[in-house]
Amino acid sequence: MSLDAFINSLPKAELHLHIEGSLEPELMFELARRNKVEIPFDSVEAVRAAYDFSNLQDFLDIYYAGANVLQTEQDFHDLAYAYFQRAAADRVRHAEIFFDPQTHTDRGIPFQVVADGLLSGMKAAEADLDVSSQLILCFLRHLDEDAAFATLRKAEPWLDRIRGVGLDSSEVGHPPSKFKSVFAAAGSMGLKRVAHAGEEGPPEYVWEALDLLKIDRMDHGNRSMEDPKLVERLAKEGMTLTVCPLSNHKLCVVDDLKDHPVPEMLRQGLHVTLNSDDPAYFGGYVNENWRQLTAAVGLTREQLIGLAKNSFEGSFLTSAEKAAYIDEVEAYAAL
Ligand SMILES: Nc1ncnc2[nH]cnc12
Ligand SMILES: [Zn+2]
Repeated sequence: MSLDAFINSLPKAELHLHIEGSLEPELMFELARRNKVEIPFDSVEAVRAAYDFSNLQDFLDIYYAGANVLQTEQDFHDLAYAYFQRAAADRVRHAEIFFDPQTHTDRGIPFQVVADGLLSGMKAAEADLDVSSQLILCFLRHLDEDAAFATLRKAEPWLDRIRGVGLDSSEVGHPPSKFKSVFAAAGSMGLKRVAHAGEEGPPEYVWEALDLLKIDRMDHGNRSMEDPKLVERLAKEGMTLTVCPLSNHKLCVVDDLKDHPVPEMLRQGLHVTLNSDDPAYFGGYVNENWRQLTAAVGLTREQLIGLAKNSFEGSFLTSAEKAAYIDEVEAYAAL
């Protein structure tokens, strides 16, 4: 069996996926029509042509504009369900998905519309497609900590259905320290904590995410590789990194996929997982990330099996659930 074919059916989890980043141009047009929202593009092709980014901010400007078409609970349901159909086709068995409530509440969409729509899409996907999932609420780091606290308060009635909090949006100039208190509050409510760190920001931001935000998992983490003491700590603590190869290439975090740090991360004992980040914008869902990275850097079958196991180990599932999924990986690898 070719490595591509092996990847395609390998059971895996996806741990770094912004649901708003799975909005395909076709669905964007359909929702714009359904909700009578203007979008600054004439065609699906024109939207795709605009996806040429030089950095994270370039992308975020387009990504936040695209989210304007999302208006109703049904829209959020459809968005989530469409992602899970793609994920199931990539043999994703479990996904922990981010959402950015402030992107919606700040333009007048109630938190309830967003959360209930996503949760209903997740429930339908579990029933129809046999993909389990959990929801992670991300705070937008370009906004202030008071706004993050207000969002956490809005989320209170849903906290039994939200697994954790995250931190995303423009990294440089918005260090983790800005959100120390709200992450402490989220932790005391029993929520898991994750944060984007070291995507564009320096290793100091990764240290802050560990020491001040007390994260359970790290999103990206690429620039940790510049600091040997940090790498040693991440390896010793068994910290899972949710790495996103095509995102890194599209946002110029790496110039060439051949130079991607995943092989070096694995050599240094880091718990790497491979994910798609914003697949509608970056040219591929999770298997495309696995395949293109494998072709570019030469990952072996054994490494791919390890990455699949890492994806379940690094999830927020129970130990029994993790073990059941890892058994699926082993059964598949033994075929
Ligand atoms: N790659 C990324 N980095 C930071 N914020 C994001 N929001 C959506 N995708 C993101
Ligand atoms: Zn991300």
